[in-house]
Amino acid sequence: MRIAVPNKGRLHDPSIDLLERAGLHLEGGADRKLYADTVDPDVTALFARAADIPEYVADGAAAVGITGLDQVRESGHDLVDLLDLEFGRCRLVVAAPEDGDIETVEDLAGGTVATEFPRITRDFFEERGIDAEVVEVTGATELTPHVDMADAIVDITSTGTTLRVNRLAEIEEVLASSVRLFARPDVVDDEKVQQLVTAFESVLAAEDRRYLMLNVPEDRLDAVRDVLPGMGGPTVMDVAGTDDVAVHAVVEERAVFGIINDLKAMGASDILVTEIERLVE
Ligand SMILES: Nc1ncnc2c1ncn2[C@@H]1O[C@H](COP(=O)(O)OP(=O)(O)OP(=O)(O)O)[C@@H](O)[C@H]1O
Ligand SMILES: O=P(O)(O)OC[C@H]1O[C@H](OP(=O)(O)OP(=O)(O)O)[C@H](O)[C@@H]1O
Ligand SMILES: [Mg+2]
Repeated sequence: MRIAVPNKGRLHDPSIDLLERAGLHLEGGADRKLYADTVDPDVTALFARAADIPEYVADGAAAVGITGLDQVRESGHDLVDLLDLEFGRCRLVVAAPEDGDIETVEDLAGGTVATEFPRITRDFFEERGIDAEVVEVTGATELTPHVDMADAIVDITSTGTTLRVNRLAEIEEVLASSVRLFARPDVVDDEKVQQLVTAFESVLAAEDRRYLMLNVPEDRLDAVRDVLPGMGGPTVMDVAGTDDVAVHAVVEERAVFGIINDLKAMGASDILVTEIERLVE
């Protein structure tokens, strides 16, 4: 099975990192290559531009691909969104000059909109029944309203800095995007594809959990159980030669601070918190 992976840009490093953490180590690294074998003899990585990945998958050059939802929507290809990989979060928005006349998308009837995403933009205005002309550009979209090329733009925003710096105000959201694992519909049930989904899911599930270990007098165990719901409850083991038990549990990362305070108050000792690499539920 071939998996298409962004070859450069902001999506490259987090994609490689995810493959590595999922245990699909790339043989010989990912630098400046078109292909790389992985530790799994049945899985090869193919490197392509984020914008081209939907095409590679739809054409059969790869079975699955890692890229932004915006890129798949813009391609028009009918791919299955298998898993949100939780990076590359951004929004496609309509934006217009802060001090101009355009305050709603309806104000763009008869106007011009510049974008790197012409398909998504056309679909958006068509659905809203607004007749706006769409001008395709390949970069520096934010400049176009200031040089009379367009009345508004449809572009990516994340922190909002680029819009602000260019004195543009968001008018409406067109699409919320993040990076996903996409597949061609005919390969969705393939065993390898499902194994890949499980491997990625296990990395994502581990990210916001921690493994907690502690010792506590056995007579406090019920109280400890109350603060450690865990996955199917904590694992409890005798500590030889003492009245203590050792308790191990998987907990939400954001709950760790509070749980440690509770456990200390219950007389727990030797509390250890460690990261989890992967968690297959
Ligand atoms: N500011 C951002 N924050 C989060 N995600 C973003 C941002 N800009 C773009 N993305 C996501 O990353 C994808 C690829 O964008 P990026 O600009 O990194 O790729 P590129 O066009 O291949 O690289 P380059 O711009 O260097 O040519 C976009 O389609 C979108 O899904
Ligand atoms: O809301 P912000 O956090 O400012 O992010 C939005 C900007 O990020 C992207 O540009 P990128 O950094 O990829 O540069 P590029 O225009 O060269 O692709 C996008 O095209 C926006 O211009
Ligand atoms: Mg870019």
